Amino acid sequence: MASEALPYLDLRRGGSGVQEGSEEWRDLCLKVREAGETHGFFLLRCDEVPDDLREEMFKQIITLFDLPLQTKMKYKKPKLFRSYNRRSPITPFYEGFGVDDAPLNDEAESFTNLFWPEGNPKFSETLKSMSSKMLGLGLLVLKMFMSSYGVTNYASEAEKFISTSDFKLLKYVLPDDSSSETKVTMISHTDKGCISILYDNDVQGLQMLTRSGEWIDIKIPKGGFAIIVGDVLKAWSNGRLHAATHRVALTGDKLRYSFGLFPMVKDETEIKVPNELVDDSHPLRYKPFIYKDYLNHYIATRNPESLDVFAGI
Ligand SMILES: O=C(O)CCC(=O)C(=O)O
Ligand SMILES: [Fe+2]
Repeated sequence: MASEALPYLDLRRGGSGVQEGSEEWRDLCLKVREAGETHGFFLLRCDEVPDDLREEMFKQIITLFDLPLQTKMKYKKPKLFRSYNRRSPITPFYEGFGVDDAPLNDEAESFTNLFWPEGNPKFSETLKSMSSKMLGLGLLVLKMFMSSYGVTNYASEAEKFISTSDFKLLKYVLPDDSSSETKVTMISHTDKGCISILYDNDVQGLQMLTRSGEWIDIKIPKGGFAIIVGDVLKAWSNGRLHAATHRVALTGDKLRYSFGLFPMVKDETEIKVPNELVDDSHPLRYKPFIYKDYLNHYIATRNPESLDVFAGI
């Protein structure tokens, strides 16, 4: 399968937004659901995030990664996958940060002030503005998934799934001597949250594993985003949505920068399949579980099948 065969949804509406419940809305919901069930992955075009904000975000990301290692190492968080991840023997080809609740003023500012104690409004405003627009997009996509299954309280259910978020900033580097070789720079995985919204600086790297076992390159459209279904949404959907396995593999000497917004439920939230998704042809596949317990299980086992092992019936 070529990546061109992946669904590419156009949510551009000249800023007015598609009206919830309209025929067009229902049609889009079905397309989102079909993409989620078939591939667990789709690309979208939208007009929520202007090009100049995307460019500014990359400018700011580069400034951040260009700081001295000792400064970057100051970012330490108790939560998993948030602290500054330096390049090391375990992750030799990427470094990254995870910012909780970046759309909130205080969070964006305290992240920024750690690196620029005198303040850096351009950085914090760009971080806040980008992450809140992406969170809005996440809410829209989640509502579409949930309404497509006829879940009556889909709007409040979707809100619950974006009650917090992790905004990731990533930089990938290959060693100088490997310019003609392709190297896996982030190992294959499924995302553990509900959905992931990704964008990159147009340096090819993101790959998705198709259902038939083939790795395909994902080219994220300029002005668009890649959307990936994660384990929690798969469980919520009673296994009907597919959590797509993906990785990052690079060739050449160009630096790759990416950023992603990972909306998620709070740690203590119970993930439970809604009644609307269970019937004779779709018997219950997952028992209810607490999100944090699932994460802990995954960390302890690192088993790619951990969702089924932990919560499968
Ligand atoms: O850098 C990318 O494009 C992918 C990042 C990713 O898969 C992740 O952070 O989970
Ligand atoms: Fe991922």
